Amino acid sequence: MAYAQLFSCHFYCQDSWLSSPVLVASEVFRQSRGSSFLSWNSNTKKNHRRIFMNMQADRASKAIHASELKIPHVLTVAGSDSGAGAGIQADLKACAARRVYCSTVITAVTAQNTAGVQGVDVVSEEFVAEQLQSVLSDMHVDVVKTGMLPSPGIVKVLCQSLRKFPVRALVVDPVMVSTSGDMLASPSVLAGFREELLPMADILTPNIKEASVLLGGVPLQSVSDMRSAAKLIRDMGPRNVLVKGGDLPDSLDAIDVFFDGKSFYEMHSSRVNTRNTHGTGCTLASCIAAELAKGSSMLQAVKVAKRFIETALDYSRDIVIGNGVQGPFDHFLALKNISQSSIRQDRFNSNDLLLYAVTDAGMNRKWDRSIADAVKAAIEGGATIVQLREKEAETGDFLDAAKVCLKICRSYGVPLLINDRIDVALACDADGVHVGQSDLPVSVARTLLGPDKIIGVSCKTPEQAQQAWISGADYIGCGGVYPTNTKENNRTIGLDGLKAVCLASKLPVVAIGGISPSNARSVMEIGAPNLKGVAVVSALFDRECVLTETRNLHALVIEAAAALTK
Ligand SMILES: Cc1ncc(COP(=O)(O)OP(=O)(O)O)c(N)n1
Ligand SMILES: Cc1nc(C(=O)O)sc1CCOP(=O)(O)O
Ligand SMILES: [Mg+2]
Repeated sequence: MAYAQLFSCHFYCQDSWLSSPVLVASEVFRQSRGSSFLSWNSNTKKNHRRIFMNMQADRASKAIHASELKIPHVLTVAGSDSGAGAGIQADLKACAARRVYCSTVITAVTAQNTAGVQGVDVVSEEFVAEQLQSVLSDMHVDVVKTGMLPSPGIVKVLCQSLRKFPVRALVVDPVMVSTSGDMLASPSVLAGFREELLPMADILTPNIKEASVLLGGVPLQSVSDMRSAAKLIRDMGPRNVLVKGGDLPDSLDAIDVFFDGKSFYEMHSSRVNTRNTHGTGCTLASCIAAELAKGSSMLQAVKVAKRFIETALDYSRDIVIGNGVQGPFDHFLALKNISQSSIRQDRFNSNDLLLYAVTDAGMNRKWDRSIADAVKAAIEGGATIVQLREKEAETGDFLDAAKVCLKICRSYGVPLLINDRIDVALACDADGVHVGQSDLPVSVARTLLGPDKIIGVSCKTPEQAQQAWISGADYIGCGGVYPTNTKENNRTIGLDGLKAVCLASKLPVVAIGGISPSNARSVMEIGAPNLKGVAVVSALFDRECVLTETRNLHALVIEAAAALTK
């Protein structure tokens, strides 16, 4: 109540915060006829105030509810894998990757790595029950997914909890044997599975070995065997069965058989040639649970989950984690493009601003060289950061050029930024962008690019410089320090303007506009510690030899920077 009243004043003062004016209006109407109104028995000020406060508190709490975002929620009941490839850890990653909230009830802790399972510590059934009670009594769980259920007692308390707190769907991955061949559930668990859990399941996802164990040891050697198994297993109670054929011998594709009681569906995906398959079973079941939690049909959930696994395995085919035979894969599809040379230690090092080369297509055309040759020559001459500023390029051409230049920059460890075009930066995974005051705002660029990319912003005034810091920019480009022919109608702010911008911000600053070997030293010597370098277009690229010009300017700015630190 104290919480609601605290908010009531706030919401009262700022009705614009309320997410639904219609709801608020109807709520006030309801309140005026409702319980608060009935308790009105005198005209005392005290009563009036109490009723008013109640109304406001109720309005506030209703408004909070109206603006609530309901996040699909999966609860996984499974074992922990210390190597984080499978189990609870895989379930968390799969749900996060599929944008679904995941809570966890841990049934066992395993000491596990890419070589196998070295130890298992089973959690007591009482403590599993306590975890289940904690989560299910408080959080709105849409779907429960089960993995390693190592004792019959744990199966029992799980079924009791599910009867007490029914959920929309139950996904059962009958984990019995790890992919490395280690037993993860005692044979006595099987009885509990058959008697209690399977009849409650909306889908059961055994692999070939597990399907065989469930059927008393019959071998499964073909898709036709998998169909028969799916039918027989469905007779044990689950409403749907997915028999996973990844281990089927002599098959080029990974074929799974889905049976919903009426129809069989053979689901084919290409077999990805990789050692990194540890945790695919847990991940598949979690993805199915996640899609069901979002409201998908069972068939659609299975299809999406299978496609997700195929893509994740493909993205992870070459990553190396651990020395064992079976490695984990990358649920976030983010590691594919990482090569040793592209793992930069710092997200942004302000010393990279020392000699900032900004490209210009017109100048390259005039001197008859490709953008790739221009960038390579600038880097070899000493450019410490490169910006592609291709004002007239078609989007596709810009992207192609960016990809080529990115390869060159990565091979030298020099960051590559894209001028204005966040879409192009995203598409080629450049190191960042440079935006101006009339481009997409820095805060929006940050949301789109994420925390790791470099974002620079142009500032001509101290106010803009202060805002740059607030918005989350990494550096400021400040100019035009001198008149320039490269950018039309550009306002010149001079060395004084540059100094005022530097003093107004904590951010590192790079000076731009009309800078050349003849004036670079004066720029560097303005006496602002956060002025980190010069950005140059024509003095590098509107010249016959980019390499020579960059070398000369580099020597000069290095000397000026060194003199300042003395
Ligand atoms: C390093 C650096 N500083 C300033 C600019 C200018 O950016 P902007 O104001 O967006 O103008 P355009 O370059 O887009 O014409 C820059 N590009 N780089
Ligand atoms: C792209 C750009 N931005 C500027 C600014 O003042 O923000 S001046 C400029 C052009 C700089 O080219 P050059 O080195 O050939 O003068
Ligand atoms: Mg711009």
